[in-house]
Amino acid sequence: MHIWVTAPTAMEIQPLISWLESDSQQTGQQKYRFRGHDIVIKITGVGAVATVFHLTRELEKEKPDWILQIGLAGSYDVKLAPGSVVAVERERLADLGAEDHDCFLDIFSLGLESPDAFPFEQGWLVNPYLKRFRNLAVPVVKGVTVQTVSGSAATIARRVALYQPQIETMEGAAFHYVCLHMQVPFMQLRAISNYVEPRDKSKWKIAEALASLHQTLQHWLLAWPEQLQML
Ligand SMILES: O=C(O)c1cccc(C(=O)CC[C@H]2O[C@@H](n3cnc4c(=O)[nH]cnc43)[C@H](O)[C@@H]2O)c1
Repeated sequence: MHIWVTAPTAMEIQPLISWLESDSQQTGQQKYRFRGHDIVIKITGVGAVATVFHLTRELEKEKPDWILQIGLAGSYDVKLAPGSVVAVERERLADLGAEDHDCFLDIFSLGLESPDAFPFEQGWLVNPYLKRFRNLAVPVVKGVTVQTVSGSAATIARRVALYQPQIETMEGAAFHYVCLHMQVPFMQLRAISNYVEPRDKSKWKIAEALASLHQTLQHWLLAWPEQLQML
């Protein structure tokens, strides 16, 4: 199988590179042969714009069997503490729209886009490929994607009231949007580095989140593709 593993930043993917460098054969720049699979590493940048540009440019050249997006995320859910790892089932562009005084109107309520125009389903970007996993062994969650990390009580309350998200990232919806359009099976795997709350960077657990993320990822890659229903 030909698998791409992408991340917004080098920091989020470096533990995988170190592991592959010691446990597999390097076949090119950021390319590894691992237990019969080709694994390619791609760093796609922070935010939706960089993610769409880098992914689309690469997918125009070739299509892998699977693409993973890995990285950090904020948690809206008290049950998803820093260090938890999740798979994202659906995503929403939560800050694409207009402010109307204290309210936020997304592109669907503004009438700029139909909520069911492909690849949206009622405004969500849903991953149809998750059901191919026999046993995910991580919580499956609803994510929102924003270009400014939520850091005030008013913004957080507004996003919760509109979308009831469990996690927040800056790239997830862009990843789902491109993969749905390009018809490539995909999976978004995130580790919680912080609660979404009025900003307090001292509480972020980036090292712990990265350790959990890469433990789960290594476990998956060792079991791949036995844990997939090959439809
Ligand atoms: O403020 C800093 O000094 C700082 C240092 C390292 C990383 C950051 C980030 O903001 C990481 C953003 C990165 O991680 C994802 N992420 C993590 N937590 C959240 C969140 O609460 N809301 C949205 N995105 C989050 C995001 O996908 C970025 O790629 C800051």
